[in-house]
Amino acid sequence: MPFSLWLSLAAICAMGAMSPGPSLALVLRHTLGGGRLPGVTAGLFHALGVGFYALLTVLGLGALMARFPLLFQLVTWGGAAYLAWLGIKALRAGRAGAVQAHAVITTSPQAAREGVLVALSNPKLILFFVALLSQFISPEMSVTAKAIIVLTAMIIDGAWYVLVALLLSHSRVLPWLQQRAHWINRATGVMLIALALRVVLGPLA
Ligand SMILES: NC(=[NH2+])NCCC[C@H](N)C(=O)O
Repeated sequence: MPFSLWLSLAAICAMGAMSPGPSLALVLRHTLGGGRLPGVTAGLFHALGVGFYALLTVLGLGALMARFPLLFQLVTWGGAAYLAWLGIKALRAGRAGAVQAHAVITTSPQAAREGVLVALSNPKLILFFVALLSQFISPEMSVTAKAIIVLTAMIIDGAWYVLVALLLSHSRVLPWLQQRAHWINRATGVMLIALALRVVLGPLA
């Protein structure tokens, strides 16, 4: 793969990773609820889910989805249901109020599990791979080039969310955020439910 092509791939992956959405909400929630380790764990396991989709994409997910639109629908609806459920959980945690917001403790195994699940169910991610990443792939591409694509997507996503978790868990930032945890929970709850509704109600243009 020519370096210039890789650069545009990396830029697109970085933009996808940095755009706010359910994945950012996930890392934020686990950092707030558990601190640095669960936050970083969520970011790393989320990257595994990203890698899984990237792998499917280089193996021809785009063509598969185009051939079986119903499958695509089912995957995105399943994902939407999961995001809506996470949104409801966030809203209910928010109602507990400022003081008890700290009590919403998450552990690293929980963060790991949700990291993978959010990556797999995030409709933004599915769309990203089917619509954007698949354009970098041609059937006659070498295995090395395909591996580079998968690793690039995975490493950029992982690095971004680990950075986010590290910054958010900084001793100056974390207490400030935790005091506002009820607002953050409410905002992420509304955002997750809105995204889920949007997936169910219409095409994600
Ligand atoms: N390369 C990607 N598109 N990564 C997925 C990240 C999704 C998006 N940043 C979110 O928080 O929902």
